[in-house]
Amino acid sequence: MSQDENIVWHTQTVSREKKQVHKGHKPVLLWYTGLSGSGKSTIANAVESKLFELGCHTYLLDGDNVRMGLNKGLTFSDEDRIENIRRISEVAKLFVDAGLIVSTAFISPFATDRAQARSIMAKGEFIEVFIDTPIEVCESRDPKGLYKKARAGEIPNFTGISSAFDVPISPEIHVKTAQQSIEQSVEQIIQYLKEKEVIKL
Ligand SMILES: Nc1ncnc2c1ncn2[C@@H]1O[C@H](COP(=O)(O)OS(=O)(=O)O)[C@@H](OP(=O)(O)O)[C@H]1O
Ligand SMILES: Nc1ncnc2c1ncn2[C@@H]1O[C@H](COP(=O)(O)OP(=O)(O)O)[C@@H](O)[C@H]1O
Repeated sequence: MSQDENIVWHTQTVSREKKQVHKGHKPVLLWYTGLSGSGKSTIANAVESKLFELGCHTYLLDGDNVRMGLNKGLTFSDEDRIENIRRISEVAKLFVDAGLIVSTAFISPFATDRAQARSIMAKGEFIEVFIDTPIEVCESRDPKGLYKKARAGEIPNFTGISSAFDVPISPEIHVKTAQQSIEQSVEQIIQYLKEKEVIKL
């Protein structure tokens, strides 16, 4: 007999509906995806600040920070990236269950893993935000100097250079940072949340 047979799901007394009324907004997951240097972290932080100002209850799971804790030790091999995203999506789901507007800012390069993250969320709760920035622009920004190192062959499996990035086919929100300012991108995302009645007007 496998151990799983002895594990039983508990229904919680404080329901999602009760939490939603308490928080004053719907819980959702804003799943940012894009190349390194595309602007995921910058935009996710700015959107979270705006939501916080509006009185929303939020939580941001951000790339490097999670790899220093929960996912310490995972590499950038395909296998470890898959595990990285699997754990992040499960943690994000818990925070959404708690009633928060959760943001995750990870490259999350593989479409199958993003689809898997979507599949564990309730309908409408997973909002894919594609931070679409051409690699030449990311490389010219190079905020951490990683592209320079990757081009010099000092970082193996670097996304966009020696590791794949599957372009999202139909993201809920498509942000083109080479054509719009950070403020315009924030406005675009906040506007979407208002239209979908995640937050009130
Ligand atoms: N090989 C390689 N490829 C891509 N990125 C690398 C690599 N090595 C280190 N870094 C730094 O790690 C950050 C990406 O981590 P993620 O957890 O978001 O990656 S992934 O979703 O598992 O693909 C990424 O952060 P962002 O620039 O914020 O995207 C980089 O700072
Ligand atoms: N229009 C823009 N939108 C987002 N970021 C921009 C824009 N123009 C310049 N940047 C800069 O690009 C960099 C993006 O870095 P970051 O947010 O860390 O990206 P990522 O988290 O995707 O690696 C930041 O230094 C940011 O200030």
